[in-house]
Amino acid sequence: MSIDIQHISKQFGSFVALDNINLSLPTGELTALLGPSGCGKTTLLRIIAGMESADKGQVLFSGNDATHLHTRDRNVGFVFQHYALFRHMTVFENVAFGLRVKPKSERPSESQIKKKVSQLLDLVQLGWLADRYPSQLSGGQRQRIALARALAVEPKVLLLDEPFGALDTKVRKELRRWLRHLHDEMHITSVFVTHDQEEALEVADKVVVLNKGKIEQIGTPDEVYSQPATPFVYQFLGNVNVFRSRVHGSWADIANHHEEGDSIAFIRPHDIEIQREASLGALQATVKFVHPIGPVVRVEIAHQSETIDVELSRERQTILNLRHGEQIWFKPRQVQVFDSVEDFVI
Ligand SMILES: Nc1ncnc2c1ncn2[C@@H]1O[C@H](COP(=O)(O)OP(=O)(O)OP(=O)(O)O)[C@@H](O)[C@H]1O
Repeated sequence: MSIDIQHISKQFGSFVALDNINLSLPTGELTALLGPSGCGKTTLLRIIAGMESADKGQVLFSGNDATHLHTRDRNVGFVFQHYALFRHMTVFENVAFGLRVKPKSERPSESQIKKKVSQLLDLVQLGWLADRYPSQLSGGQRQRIALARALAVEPKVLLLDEPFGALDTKVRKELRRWLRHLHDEMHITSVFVTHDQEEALEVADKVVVLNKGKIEQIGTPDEVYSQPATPFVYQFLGNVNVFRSRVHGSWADIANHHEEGDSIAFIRPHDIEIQREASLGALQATVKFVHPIGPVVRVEIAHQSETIDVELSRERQTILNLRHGEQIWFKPRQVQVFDSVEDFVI
């Protein structure tokens, strides 16, 4: 089922939580709503679910106006950050719940319920936990069961609100990969709320970056990371060096930006090249710190009063052998220049 969000606005008192949001979510895609705390992600998800009403605008499901449809008639499944499993029910009964409460005419038979729940537990690879209670599961297992439960009623849309937010980093990483594989098998139109850029880039087909109730950019993970549309997106998606009010002449050439005026240049740490010799466009700097971190080496260099972060591969550092206090030359491989300096602070 496709979802179209048209001119959606929402205020809480005088506070504008969503400001004229327009978004098309094609059938079968996994979309991440990404943005800092308070940007309106959850409010938008709740409006899609029918748990919150918009002040203006429409929500269409497969082209049909669903703006005033009750949640229970929208055919959506939910998974939230805090496990919503029933404590007094076994895993099996939790997953079966949505099927058992269906109106009698639609309710599957006991043997059909049994078969369906077993299939879902196999899908989330937790069939062996069917007789346990939620308190006997790990956090990651509970979220997988919550997902199986959401899928039991065969929703046309799956809405996930920071589903792995309460879990530790390692389990989160495992679960998001697992969710991606599961989505590739099931192809349910899914919307995933997260404030974690790595999570959004790894899991989603499409990323919607929100800031202060507005959409900053919609694109594939590669597009939003490699071609950020605004300074905000650049800063929110990964580390970046910001050079204000001054764009070095040959850097402007690299950025393909020749306009005059107040500009800011954005350069990712891994897009800076360090050299031992001067060359066209390279600036001189002093090495301040060299920190090997896993497969990369983070280097801090100082140019005049600016500190610049650089990321090198271990191989490159083996060749350069940078040491504290040395003079080196640096230049960007890729620069993005924005004219407008307004509204760029997160
Ligand atoms: N029922 C409400 N009454 C008043 N203000 C609200 C209400 N719900 C949300 N807000 C405000 O609207 C803004 C957007 O909230 P929302 O929960 O959508 O943000 P979010 O991007 O999901 O943030 P987080 O990642 O922290 O959950 C916040 O400033 C929040 O305080």
